[in-house]
Amino acid sequence: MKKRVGILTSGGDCPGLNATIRGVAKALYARMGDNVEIVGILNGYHGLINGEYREMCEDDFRGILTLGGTILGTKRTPFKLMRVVEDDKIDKVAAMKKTYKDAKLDCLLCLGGNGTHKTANLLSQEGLNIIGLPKTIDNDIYGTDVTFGFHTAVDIATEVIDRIHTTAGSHSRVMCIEIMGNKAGWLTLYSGIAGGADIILLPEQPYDIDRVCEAVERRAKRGSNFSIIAVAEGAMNVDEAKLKRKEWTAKRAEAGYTTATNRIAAAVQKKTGMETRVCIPGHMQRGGSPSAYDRVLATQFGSYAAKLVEIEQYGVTVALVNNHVISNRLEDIAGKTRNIPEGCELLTVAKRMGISLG
Ligand SMILES: Nc1ncnc2c1ncn2[C@@H]1O[C@H](COP(=O)(O)OP(=O)(O)O)[C@@H](O)[C@H]1O
Ligand SMILES: O=P(O)(O)OC[C@H]1O[C@](O)(COP(=O)(O)O)[C@@H](O)[C@@H]1O
Ligand SMILES: [Mg+2]
Repeated sequence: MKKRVGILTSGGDCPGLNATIRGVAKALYARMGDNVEIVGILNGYHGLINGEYREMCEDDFRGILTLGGTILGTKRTPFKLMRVVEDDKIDKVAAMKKTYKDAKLDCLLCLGGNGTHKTANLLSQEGLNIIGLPKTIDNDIYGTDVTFGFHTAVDIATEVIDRIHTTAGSHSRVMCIEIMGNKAGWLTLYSGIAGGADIILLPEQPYDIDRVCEAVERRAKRGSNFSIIAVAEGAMNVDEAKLKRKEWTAKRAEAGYTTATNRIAAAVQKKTGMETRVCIPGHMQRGGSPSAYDRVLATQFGSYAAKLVEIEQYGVTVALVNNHVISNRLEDIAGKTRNIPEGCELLTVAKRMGISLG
């Protein structure tokens, strides 16, 4: 029987989205031939709400393995309001169900992060046939050891740290590099270790600025004329950790900071007397071609999702656990974040290496 498969990409883009889309499509065509039709929903849930989609053909999926971004477009649609009818009077859940029906979909594949999986779960509970695929450079999706996009971002952030090293050494400076990751510090931890950062500050491990400065001074005493501090976007100090998110973000805004990085740089310069600079690679970490690792992972995940479509196993999301591709039930993973746990081996490695975690 013919199947119509919808695909959307939602949330922040990342390298490997197109490789995953290609993995799904090629495997579907290979397994089902003319018995499958693929519908591309444009710009994530925004397109699903507004009925923006297009019929895809085999040719659309050629030559996109190495392409960054997403050929379908993506968007962050205000989420907490998903079930709330706002001024535009659109019942978003009803609208999404209508598009699914109008496009005559048999199932819908949602490529995205934590937010995307919440709506994916919601749609599944509303009776749609949904399969999730875990994308994000943050690597913070519950139930999977890794997400596609993460390792490419690690490679990019590591190169940033490498390049900062040579200029830091030449100028005898402290360099603070802000690495993406608002809630989870995986990207900072991995690239910090890979790039040989001296101090790594993570959202999961609130820092004490005095300890950060002590680490810089300790290095200087032992003959290092520079220090590299890898700061996660979501890093916070011990005082902020005692407050609610809303409270400390307001306090920071008042002081003129959005992230902790500039504040750390200013304090380090003042307390240690060492010249300090900030580097923010920002969205570079999400751009460009996926690494070989992510191309393989994307192809594993995509082709597995195609198999799930064929056997009609819905209400699940694809995951990698102990090197095996599996599926988790959407309801078991939606609304959870995979943070760096207290006993994480890489934290122990960092400590053993004398890296300060602040
Ligand atoms: N709490 C939530 N409940 C329901 N849907 C959500 C929620 N958070 C996000 N979404 C939906 O998923 C989309 C992507 O979420 P976002 O957090 O921006 O990216 P990601 O999926 O990468 O985490 C949002 O635009 C919204 O449509
Ligand atoms: O591109 P935006 O909307 O500024 O978002 C930045 C955020 O998106 C990310 O790059 C990826 O997050 P998601 O995977 O949840 O979309 C975060 O690391 C970063 O905090
Ligand atoms: Mg998110």
